Amino acid sequence: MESALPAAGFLYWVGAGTVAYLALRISYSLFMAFRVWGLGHGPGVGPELGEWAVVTGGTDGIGKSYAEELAKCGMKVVLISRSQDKLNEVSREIREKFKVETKTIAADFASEDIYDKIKTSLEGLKIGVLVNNVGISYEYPEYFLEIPDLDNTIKKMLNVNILSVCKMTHLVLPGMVERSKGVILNISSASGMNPFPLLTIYSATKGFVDFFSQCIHEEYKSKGIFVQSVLPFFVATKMSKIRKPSLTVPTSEAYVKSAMKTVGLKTRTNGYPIHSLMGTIVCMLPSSLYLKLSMYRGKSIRARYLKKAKKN
Ligand SMILES: CCCCCCCCCCCCCCCC(=O)CC(=O)SCCNC(=O)CCNC(=O)[C@H](O)C(C)(C)COP(=O)(O)OP(=O)(O)OC[C@H]1O[C@@H](n2cnc3c(N)ncnc32)[C@H](O)[C@@H]1OP(=O)(O)O
Ligand SMILES: NC(=O)C1=CN([C@@H]2O[C@H](COP(=O)(O)OP(=O)(O)OC[C@H]3O[C@@H](n4cnc5c(N)ncnc54)[C@H](OP(=O)(O)O)[C@@H]3O)[C@@H](O)[C@H]2O)C=CC1
Repeated sequence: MESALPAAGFLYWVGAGTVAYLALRISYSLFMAFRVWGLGHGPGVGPELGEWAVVTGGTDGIGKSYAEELAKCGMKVVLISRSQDKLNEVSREIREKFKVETKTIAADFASEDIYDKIKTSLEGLKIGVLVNNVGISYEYPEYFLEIPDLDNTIKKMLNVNILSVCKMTHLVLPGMVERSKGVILNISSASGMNPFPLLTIYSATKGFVDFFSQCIHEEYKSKGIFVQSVLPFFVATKMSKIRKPSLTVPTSEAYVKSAMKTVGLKTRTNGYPIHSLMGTIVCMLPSSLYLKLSMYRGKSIRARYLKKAKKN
């Protein structure tokens, strides 16, 4: 009986410490959310950083919305994606709506031999903002060995999601460092914060983007460079295939408007208030429970997809 008392005291302090730690974390997150989204803050970007912004995958979804928001801030915009027709259409829209100059570069980030062409096209431009947005995912969640055309998928996903971020940073960062200013926004994913089984390669590439961003920020912040890792949950775009926006699934326009408010304030962000709340909850779960839940979620999406595919 007597020996149980010290153990009870110990457990009391462990419990109290845990509650205090969680309360502090939640309060800090709420305070930061209020500071960023409640108090408001200038865009943190503009032509004073360098008159041009470069957006990879800038003709649709999140990339297109970044291109528009940056043009709204008065920046000239370079769009890079595969289809010249889409590039022409989106750059015309941006020129007419925001009265800024635009440039387009048609390139497929699945290939490794595009960077000389991109380098030549960017020569002489003062680039203030780089948005490493281009990314591809799975058609549906799948076990690693069952992924259709696995070898090709591995190569393509690594080239588009990882190599593009490294190579574009290599092309643009030296100019930023020389001028002692610049912002790089790297679009990772909530599935890069925590592993998401059945989207294994995608999730791992996004983890790379998150680590890369944090490291480059730390290396170059003293040179006037701000690097941000953006970690969205679902956004209604062609990639997510979610057509109807909802409370937790914003349109790309709403998402990017919100994420832009965090530039200069947060080096890692879920970008959107509800997504930040989801991120905070997910990060507080024990990792074994999180993995069970995400595997369960992935399996149910996979089953639904395969059932639908069998019917058609
Ligand atoms: C709050 C804390 C709770 C803790 C619990 C933890 C659980 C673990 C959660 C882990 C979170 C990790 C989140 C990962 C986020 C993420 O990956 C972000 C990205 O990077 S998205 C891009 C990469 N991801 C993918 O590619 C995922 C693979 N994609 C898919 O699996 C599918 O595209 C899809 C499931 C999103 C859609 O599937 P499908 O095409 O088969 O469509 P459907 O099933 O027929 O959909 C019917 C209907 O419903 C809409 N819909 C589907 N999912 C959602 C959703 N999550 N929210 C809102 N609406 C959804 C879909 O649009 C269809 O509607 P229609 O109008 O009929 O088109
Ligand atoms: N949507 C979501 O729910 C989430 C998305 N993300 C991330 O956000 C980023 C943007 O996603 P999202 O807006 O949904 O994507 P979309 O599919 O809506 O848009 C993709 C853009 O990239 C271009 N693109 C695609 N493949 C290539 C390629 N191989 N080479 C060059 N350009 C290419 C497309 O143009 P074109 O086809 O003409 O080449 C298009 O402009 C990605 O990195 C994604 O991982 C992260 C979390 C959630």
